[in-house]
Amino acid sequence: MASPGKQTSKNHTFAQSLRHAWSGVRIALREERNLRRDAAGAVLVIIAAILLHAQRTDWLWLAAAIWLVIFAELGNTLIESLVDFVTHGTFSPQAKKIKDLSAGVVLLTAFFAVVVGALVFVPLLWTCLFN
Ligand SMILES: Nc1ncnc2c1ncn2[C@@H]1O[C@H](COP(=O)(O)OP(=O)(O)OP(=O)(O)O)[C@@H](O)[C@H]1O
Repeated sequence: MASPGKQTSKNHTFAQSLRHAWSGVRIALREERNLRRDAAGAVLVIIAAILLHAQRTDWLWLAAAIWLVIFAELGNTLIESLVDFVTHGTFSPQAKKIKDLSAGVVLLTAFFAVVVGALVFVPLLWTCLFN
């Protein structure tokens, strides 16, 4: 049987699965500067939405945009780690293609978040400044 820190068998309880999943999120936050930047951006967006009295629909769009960006960034981290695990840091055109495709997904998701942010915050700021 493997020692507790070197488990390779399936998780036996929900608590065990949760512990390992949460450990994955903590690793990503510790090692990925981009993810920390996205999380900080999400906090700022939430504070701005509270201050500008965002409505229910605004919150839904903002939540979707924030969640998509964080999801894409986590997926990108996963793919980068897999590629590094397979290539051991050796240059490979296929590895470059996979990593660049993955980064492209993050870029498009970030673009969506910027559009959502503009559509939500411009009217809110307008109301706040001119009403
Ligand atoms: N093994 C490899 N073979 C070929 N190109 C690679 C390899 N590893 C990384 N690259 C190239 O270097 C770029 C940056 O690598 P990597 O994604 O690991 O760094 P990063 O700074 O974590 O990226 P990101 O800013 O997207 O999180 C990749 O997008 C890819 O173009």
